[in-house]
Amino acid sequence: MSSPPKAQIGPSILNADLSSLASESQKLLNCGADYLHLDVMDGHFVPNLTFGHPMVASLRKAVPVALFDMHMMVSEPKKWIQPMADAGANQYTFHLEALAGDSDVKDCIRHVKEAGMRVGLGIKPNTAVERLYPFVEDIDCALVMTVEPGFGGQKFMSDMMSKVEALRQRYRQLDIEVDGGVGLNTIGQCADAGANWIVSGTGIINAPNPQLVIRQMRDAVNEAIQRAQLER
Ligand SMILES: O=C(CO)[C@H](O)[C@H](O)COP(=O)(O)O
Ligand SMILES: [Fe+2]
Repeated sequence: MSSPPKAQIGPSILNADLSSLASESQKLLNCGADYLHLDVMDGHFVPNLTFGHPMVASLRKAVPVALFDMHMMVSEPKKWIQPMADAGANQYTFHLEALAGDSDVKDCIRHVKEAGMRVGLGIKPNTAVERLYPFVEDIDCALVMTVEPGFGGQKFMSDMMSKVEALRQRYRQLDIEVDGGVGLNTIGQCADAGANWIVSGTGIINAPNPQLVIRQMRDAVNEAIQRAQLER
């Protein structure tokens, strides 16, 4: 019998003190984070600008082991695949909306795999979940945005949970990631809908006890996974 998806909690460092990124990242890992979610924004795909592969390469030197989940909010996702792989990225999640047609998406997926990374494919709030279906067999993780991408600290969009439910009903083994406004007050909705890769920025970074928040998020996801297993 295939094993159920695993609960993975990945803080987004977007709102961390980027002048001390390595120590902030290590602190989050010491608090029990399963991976680091690194938000790459190019100022075109989203109206904000963050960092690129040189920063990732420096961070990888300081943080040699952790899984780096690259959230590529960029207009040309193909362009950055090899630089990010060379920099030490492990998962490369690009947006469906950044590419014109299905063949471009499949081509991008293939290049990410050839570069040795896990493939994530993301959809923005206004994109229907059905647009992911033609690609799900080829990807490792589907990202359902629960805010309009571009900034941390926004309000969670509960109406995106129907997309997570639809994916989980169709794909029992798929890693489903949620990202945007996720905190202790919204993790229950995400877990019940079937998400198992949880990105949280301000919900963890601003918490007085990030270790407790990470543990409580993971517990919520594991309890939901167990309930779903019992209901089958
Ligand atoms: O992709 C993102 C924004 O586009 C960030 O990952 C997301 O916003 C995380 O921060 P928060 O949990 O504070 O919303
Ligand atoms: Fe993100």
